[in-house]
Amino acid sequence: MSKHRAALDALSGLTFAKGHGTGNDFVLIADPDGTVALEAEKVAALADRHHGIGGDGVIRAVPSKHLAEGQALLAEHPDAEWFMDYRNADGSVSEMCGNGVRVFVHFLVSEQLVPLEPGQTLAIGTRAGVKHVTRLDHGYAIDMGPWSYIDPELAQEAASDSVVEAAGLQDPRPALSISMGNPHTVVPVQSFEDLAELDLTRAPHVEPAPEGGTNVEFVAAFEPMIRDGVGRVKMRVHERGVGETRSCGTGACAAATAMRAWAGTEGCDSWLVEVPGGLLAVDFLAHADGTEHVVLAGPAELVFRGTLG
Ligand SMILES: N[C@@H](CCC[C@H](N)C(=O)O)C(=O)O
Repeated sequence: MSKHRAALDALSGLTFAKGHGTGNDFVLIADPDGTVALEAEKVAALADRHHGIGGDGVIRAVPSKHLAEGQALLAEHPDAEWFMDYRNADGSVSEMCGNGVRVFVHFLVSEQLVPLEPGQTLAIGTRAGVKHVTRLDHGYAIDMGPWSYIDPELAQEAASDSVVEAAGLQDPRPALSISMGNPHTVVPVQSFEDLAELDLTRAPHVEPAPEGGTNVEFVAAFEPMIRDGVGRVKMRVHERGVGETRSCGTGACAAATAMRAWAGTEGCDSWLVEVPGGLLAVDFLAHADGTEHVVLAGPAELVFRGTLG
């Protein structure tokens, strides 16, 4: 009997969909009545690639009114009716998932839980606050809200706040930690060859690491980095609570933010981030309140549906 049998048996009869955004894949569950309890063992069982369905994370679509975090958001944003309850593959909770948001909204639309035509925008609840998601002709764009340095004092002059060691990385490298609602540590490497040589089967070591752990993005620039006003980088990522993934949306936002700061290219507001699973677009928009919002755009696909049993 597999180690996850009991956890999967407890979910017998539950319907699910499997979806991905640039290869970052998720098990999606619709829970309109707020009755599905997702304990860590159940999430780990669903996400297990050999003994379960398999995925980098599990997403429960639940009306905001059924969660304490959701109710708190509804007071100010009554339109954020649906909440993305996101869990990493190991069962841990994360505040945010950029690829997950696109796949989550695509799931809501496909399940006919919300109507959303191309060009229309939907407010959704997340643990990192309300996000506005616009349906595009092909994919979705999310206003991720403002980015910030995790340690503004250490990151002074946008240089570095930590040092990262990883298997396959020749020397420890300086890195910069950025919050996109969830934590990221961005490590610049010299070339695409350096990127390819990394062994991310083991977690990189970040010193000092942000409290609660971090997602680590390794980034190399195309040559030239900026072409026709667009910044271009390649990225690999080791995600907190998961391992190496084919893509990370919030990681792409953090990577573009750090590269833009290091290169002193604040004028360059459009970036393309190539990840092993595809391409993500990251744009920076100045807001009247003085903050800078990050907009992430990319595809979302559902690939199959099933019933646990
Ligand atoms: N893949 C996601 C990020 C998922 C959460 C992350 N592992 C964390 O623990 O913060 C994305 O697309 O942003």
